[in-house]
Order: sequence, then C-alpha cells, then structure tokens
Amino acid sequence: MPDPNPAALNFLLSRRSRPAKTLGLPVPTREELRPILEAALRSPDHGKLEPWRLIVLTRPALERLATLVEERGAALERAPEDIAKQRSQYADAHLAVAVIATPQQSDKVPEIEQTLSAGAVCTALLNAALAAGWGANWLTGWASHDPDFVRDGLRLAPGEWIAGFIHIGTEGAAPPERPRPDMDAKVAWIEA
Ligand SMILES: Cc1cc2nc3c(=O)[nH]c(=O)nc-3n(C[C@H](O)[C@H](O)[C@H](O)COP(=O)(O)O)c2cc1C
Repeated sequence: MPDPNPAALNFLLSRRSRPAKTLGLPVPTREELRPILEAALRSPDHGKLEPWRLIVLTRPALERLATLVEERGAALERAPEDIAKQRSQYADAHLAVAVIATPQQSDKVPEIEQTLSAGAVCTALLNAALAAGWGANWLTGWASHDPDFVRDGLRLAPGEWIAGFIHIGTEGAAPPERPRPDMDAKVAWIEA
C-alpha cells in the first residue's frame, strides 16, 4: 500500500522560486542552513560518485565576486548592461550557495549522468530552502561559464564547473504565478 505524505506532495505542487532581486535579510544562519545543505547532498547519484560540492557565499564573498565580475566583463568586452545585471546578482545578494559539478572518472557512470546529479542537487537545495520557509532562486549567468571568473572567484579546479548559484533569503514581494506546462502536451502514455 502507498504511504502518502500529503504535505510533501502539496509543497511540490505549489512550490515556486522567488526572484533573487526580491530576497533580503534575514538569511539563514549556519545552523539553519545545515539541514538545507544536508537535503541537497541527499540527491540521486549513480554509482555514489558524489560528483558535486557546495560553496556557501556570504556577503563579503559576494561583494568580492561583484567586483571581479566587473573586471571580467570589461576584459571580455561585454555590453555594459550585461555587466551591470551580472554584477547586481552578486552585489545585491546576502547569501548564495554555489553548486559545483566535480565530474569523476568512471567507466560505469557517463559524465552526462553526473551532470544530471549536479542538477538534482540544485533542485533539492532550492526546494529544501523553500520548504524551510525561505525565498530561493537558482541563477547562473554568463560569469558562471567564464573559466577565469570561476577560477579566480571561487578557486574552482580545472574540470569543475558551476551548476548554479542558489540564492536564499527572505521574500520581499510575492512573485506573480508563472504559467506552468500543459501536462497533456508534455506527458505521453505508452500502454502497449
Ligand atoms: C540551470 C538554470 C539556470 C538558471 N539561470 C537563471 C538566471 O541566470 N536568471 C534567471 O532569471 N533565471 C534563471 N533560471 C530560472 C529560474 O531559476 C527559475 O527556473 C524560474 O525563476 C522559475 O522557477 P520555479 O519553477 O521554481 O518557480 C535558471 C534555471 C536553471 C535550471
């Protein structure tokens, strides 16, 4: 017999991200963040390779990244509005957790499956933060894919990459509902 958990199902049926720019103080303390991180690390992972790790970024680190992103944007000759938008992602944030994909050599588990597991960590972290009552948002942006930025800003090793920054804080304004996929258009049943 199924053993339903209606509260968990209702949460999944109503969950939604909160835009990072609407998130403010307070942010979770270390103690409050621990179970959220623990839930994220409890993600599906073929072969138990743990091909990911987390970096918690507090305000001083985010301010440093905001400065670095301006330097990198200028060096890459990106449009001023691109630089300003990416800068504010860090400059306006109070807490973010970077999910780092750390692909492992494996004869059994293809790298694409390790990538999927890193995405699962991002989703679990996002959902755990929302379930704990915080606002949260999964962001990337061009700087996430800039090798110099991730090396200098986050000390990523060669081969590591950013799966996402999960911004966490207190919701300011409630976001409008986002149109959700049409289930009939997205789900096929094969019964024979
Ligand atoms: C890998 C990934 C990267 C994303 N990066 C951004 C981003 O940089 N900026 C942005 O506005 N939304 C970004 N999003 C979208 C939001 O995180 C989110 O999907 C959207 O706000 C709706 O979220 P919800 O379905 O949880 O309500 C990204 C989503 C994913 C999966």
